[in-house]
Amino acid sequence: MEELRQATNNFDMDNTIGHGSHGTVYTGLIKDMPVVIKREWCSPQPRFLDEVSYIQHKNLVNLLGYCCDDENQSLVFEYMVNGSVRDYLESSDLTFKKRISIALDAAKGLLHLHNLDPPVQHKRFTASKVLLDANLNAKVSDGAMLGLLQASDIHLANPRGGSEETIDVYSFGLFLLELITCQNPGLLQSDYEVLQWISPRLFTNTFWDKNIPAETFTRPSFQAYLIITSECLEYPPINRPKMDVVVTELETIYLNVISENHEVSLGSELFNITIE
Ligand SMILES: Nc1ncnc2c1ncn2[C@@H]1O[C@H](COP(=O)(O)OP(=O)(O)OP(=O)(O)O)[C@@H](O)[C@H]1O
Repeated sequence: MEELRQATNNFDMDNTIGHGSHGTVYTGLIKDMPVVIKREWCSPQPRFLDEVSYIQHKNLVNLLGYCCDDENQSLVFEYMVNGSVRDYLESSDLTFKKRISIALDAAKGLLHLHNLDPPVQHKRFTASKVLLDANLNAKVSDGAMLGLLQASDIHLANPRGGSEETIDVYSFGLFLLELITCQNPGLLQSDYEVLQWISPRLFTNTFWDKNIPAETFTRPSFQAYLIITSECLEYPPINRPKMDVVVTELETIYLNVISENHEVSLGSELFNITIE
């Protein structure tokens, strides 16, 4: 704990980079390495590290250490210098290709969690849980953490398969929407509101983020992107694809975007997609 106090100048407000519902997020240097320290006000879970330290993947934000005192537990993560996709989208003109690459990275991170034995569901996947490194590679944060911090049993927190997996896929569909609209559909209260939000935009010029350079779009790729998005948002949930299918689809779209080099005029086509 002393090392963390030194790294954050005794958890000084100047070292704060964010606030989540579970606590405050600080930056600091440990042995000259920039790190992020999440100080959470939950009951300490001594076996926490044992359970999550084995979850490592290049598309998950790595947990580097853990420490708990009487009131707080501090989680040390690698520092993702470009912050969350939600914040980054506000101030960027990312190409369509780059947005797909970010989606693909995030999908691979979620797929890794779902493929664990027993499977782990993220449960609170949003654009603020996808973080970007210096090269805009994306990693999913809080992979297995939230369930473990909230529940006392990993197996109860993360049951095999079942509906929770489809909730992650639904959340991923909302994330895909946010990536190309720069708007946060997660703020909408119900699935009905999400549908009401999407439908008129799909058939007008107001759907996509105007910061996406137009020449980076091609109609087939954009249409394929909307199709996989709509599949993730399907009802009933059983109809939603598994994350391995989502990864495969996004890989195909990504390769097609690389190979297509003709321009399309945005807004000149109506996309025949229905989301039910
Ligand atoms: N490893 C990290 N590297 C860089 N920035 C980070 C890192 N982890 C978190 N952040 C920043 O801190 C903010 C808060 O993160 P946190 O995960 O605590 O909350 P949240 O996802 O915004 O909300 P909540 O957890 O309540 O749903 C993030 O939006 C991000 O900007």
